[in-house]
Amino acid sequence: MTLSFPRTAARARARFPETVAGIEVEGVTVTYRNGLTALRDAGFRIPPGSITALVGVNGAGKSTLFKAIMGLIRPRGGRISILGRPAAQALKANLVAYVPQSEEVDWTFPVLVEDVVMMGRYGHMGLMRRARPRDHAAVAAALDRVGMTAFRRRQIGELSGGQKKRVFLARAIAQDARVILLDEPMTGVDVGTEDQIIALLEALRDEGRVMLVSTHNLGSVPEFCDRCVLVKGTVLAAGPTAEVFTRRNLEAAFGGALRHVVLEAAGADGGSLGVITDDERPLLLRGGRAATRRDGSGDVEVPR
Ligand SMILES: Nc1ncnc2c1ncn2[C@@H]1O[C@H](COP(=O)(O)OP(=O)(O)OP(=O)(O)O)[C@@H](O)[C@H]1O
Repeated sequence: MTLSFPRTAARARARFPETVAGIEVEGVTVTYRNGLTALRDAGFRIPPGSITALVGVNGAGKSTLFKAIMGLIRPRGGRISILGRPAAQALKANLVAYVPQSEEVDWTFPVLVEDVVMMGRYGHMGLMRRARPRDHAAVAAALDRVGMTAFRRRQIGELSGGQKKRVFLARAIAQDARVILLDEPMTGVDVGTEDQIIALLEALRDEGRVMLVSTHNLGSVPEFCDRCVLVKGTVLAAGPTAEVFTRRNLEAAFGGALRHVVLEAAGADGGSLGVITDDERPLLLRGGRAATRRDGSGDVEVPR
C-alpha cells in the first residue's frame, strides 16, 4: 500500500531535525491495581514537528499510554522521555498538554470558556495564580486561533461537542505546550470542524510541536498524520504512516473488530475498491492504495 504524506510534513521535518525525540517511550509496562497489565513493553519514538496517530481497538491501551505520559499512572517498568527530558521534568516545565475525551469532562461545572483557556496559563503563573496582561493576551490569542473568541463569555457546558474540543485545544495553545496529546479529537464533530481541527494541528506541527492523536477515524489518518503507532496491549508497529498503516498491520491491530470489504469493479475506473473500518470514518483503498480527500488521487472521495 502506498500512501501520500501530508503536504507540509517534509517542511516541518527539515526545520526540526530529529536530534531530540519529541516523545520517546521505551519498554513501558503498566499494570493497574486490579492486576490487569494494560501495556507490556511498549516502545516508540516520534520526532518534533510531527503529528502521530495512536490507533487501536477499544481497550487496546491508548488512554493508558496517555496517562503514563501525563504522569497520572506510574509504569511498572520502562522509561518515557519528552523533548529529551524525563517525562516528570517536562510536565513540570509545562511542556505537555492533554486534550481530553468529552466523556472525561464534567460539563455541568459552571465555568466560562475563557476560564477554561486560562487554566492553560496556571503553570506560568505564581502561587497566587493571578493572571497578568501576558496571560490574558495568550488566552485571547488562543481563542482567536481556534475561532472561539465570540464564545469566550459562554459557559463551557452550553457549547456543542466540536466547540468544546476547540476550547480545550485553545487551552493547550495558551499553555504554549510543545507536546499535545489529543484523545479522540475528531469523535462526534462535523466535517467542517474536523477540517478546522486538522488545519490547526498542521499549523502547530509546522511550529515544531509534537501531536499524538488517538483516533478511530482510520480514513483521516493518512490525510493528516505523518506517523502512526498501532497499539494492542503493546506497540505492534510504529513509524511513518506509509510504512505502518498497511492492511496487514491494521488487521493485526484490530483482529475481528475490523470490517474489510472489497468491492470489485466498483471504482470509477472499474478497479477494485477496498474499505477498511472499525467504527468511524473508513479508510478507502483504491487499487490497494489509500485514498485521501487531498492527495490528488482523483475521483475517489473518502466517505464520511
Ligand atoms: N483504572 C483502571 N483500572 C483497571 N483497568 C483499567 C483501568 N483503566 C483501564 N483499564 C483497562 O486497561 C485496558 C486498556 O484500557 P484503555 O482505556 O487504555 O484503552 P483504550 O485503547 O484507550 O480504549 P478506548 O478506545 O475504548 O478509549 C482495558 O482492558 C481497560 O479495561
